[in-house]
Amino acid sequence: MWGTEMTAAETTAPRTLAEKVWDEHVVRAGEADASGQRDPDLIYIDLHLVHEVTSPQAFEGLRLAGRSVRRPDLTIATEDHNVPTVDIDKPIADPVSRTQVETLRRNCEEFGIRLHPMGDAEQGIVHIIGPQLGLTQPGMTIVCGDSHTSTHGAFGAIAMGIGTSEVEHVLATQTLSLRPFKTMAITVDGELPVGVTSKDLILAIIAKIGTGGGQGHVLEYRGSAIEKLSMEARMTICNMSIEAGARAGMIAPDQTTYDYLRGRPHAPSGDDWDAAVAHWDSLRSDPGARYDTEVHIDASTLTPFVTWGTNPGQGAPLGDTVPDPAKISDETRAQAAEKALAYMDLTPGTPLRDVSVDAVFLGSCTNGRIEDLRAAASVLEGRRVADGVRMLVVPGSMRVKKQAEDEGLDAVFRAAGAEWRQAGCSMCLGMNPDQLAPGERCASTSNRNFEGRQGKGGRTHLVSPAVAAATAVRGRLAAPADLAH
Ligand SMILES: CC(C)[C@H](C(=O)O)[C@@H](O)C(=O)O
Ligand code: SF4
Repeated sequence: MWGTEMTAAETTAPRTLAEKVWDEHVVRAGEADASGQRDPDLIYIDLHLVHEVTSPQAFEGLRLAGRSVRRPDLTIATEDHNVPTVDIDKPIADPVSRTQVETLRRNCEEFGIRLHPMGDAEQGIVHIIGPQLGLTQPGMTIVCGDSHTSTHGAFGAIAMGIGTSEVEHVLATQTLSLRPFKTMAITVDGELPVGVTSKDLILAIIAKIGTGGGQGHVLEYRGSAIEKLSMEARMTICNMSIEAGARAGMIAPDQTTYDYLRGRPHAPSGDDWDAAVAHWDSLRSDPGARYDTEVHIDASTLTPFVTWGTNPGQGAPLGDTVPDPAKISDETRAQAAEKALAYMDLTPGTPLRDVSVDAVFLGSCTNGRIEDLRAAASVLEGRRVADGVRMLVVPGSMRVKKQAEDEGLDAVFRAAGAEWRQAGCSMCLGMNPDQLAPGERCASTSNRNFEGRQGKGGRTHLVSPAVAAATAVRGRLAAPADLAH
């Protein structure tokens, strides 16, 4: 059973992937009181990722208590949210952003934490650099003061976002007090049709289970369609688990995982590699393991998916029309849809393909990896971004940027009329200069379409990189198949 002290018989009971990883990290199991209510378990943390937004008070707390960082060697920091993506050799103009970044630099220096600052070859969005450096590995517990930490679950790790007081706790002790999560299996079988990507799949999953559907659960994505996905695609899916309200998302490690990790700077090597793989091979849900909730999806029924509303669950196939709130039977959902459509300035019944955009954003920890840039570049090659549309291409890390440039993708984007930027969170959220103007509409490969997310009054449609590129060319929401050859 999950997280409890086990008898010999119980250790052989079938367990899920999440339960196995959890059990391996219990420092002290919570004790049950007379009513059966259990205290939280104390869980060991293998990797702690840090960025400028959620760390200042945590470091301040350590300072006030006279504490040091327990395991600086398991802690790594990067600058991502507040950094500009042009003129990065100049001081940051915005005083709030500048203070955040300078504070992180001072804290990392004082507490002896490795930091990848703006311009560094390994700098980038926190959820892109962990996997890229081989720091993210199967079977680990990974935390960061950032909700999209769920990304790292694509490697078979328990990876979750934590609040700033928990950041302080992990800095000080390398542990966290946690109550076990519920488990949900999302089994995706069948073939994804051509042109349908992991982004479409996760948007469809969230539309199906709802933004609260995963609450209290760790989601395990499994099934033949998941097994066929690349690591990049798996990360896109796990990244958005949080948008379904889940605590974390996971995918069991397999050969695809090992091929991605092998040779990366922090991946084990030599005999250690073989020993690690032998262990990682055990990190699969046992046959007969029980989940609290089960969801099944047939991948072959999916099409490109876009959001029309102001939460990631308000999405529909690109071929649909803007929904009519009057036809939504659930009162709460109908009201939410009505409010969203007013904000989005959309009329029920309008074909989604008729919705025109002012901007296209390709990037973020959801879709700012090399495969995402390749997918978009293959659509933009030999084509032009539509007149009046601004397209921003922002690699998720400096390493992704370099790889893209080595492959000539930057030239494709520039020739098409898109802007090629430095690495960072950029237009995913309005914490840096890359923002929408009020009323502007954007097709964005990021993960949140909340009101004002990309700038005050901005309107966001979440899409895949392929749909983003086709939309840039057509000036209206589109899939590559809609473009004339
Ligand atoms: C700033 C940070 C705390 C936030 C998060 O936790 O996710 C951000 O990364 C986001 O995507 O909204
Ligand atoms: S890219 Fe967006 S979602 Fe990801 S960490 Fe940055 S702000 Fe959060």
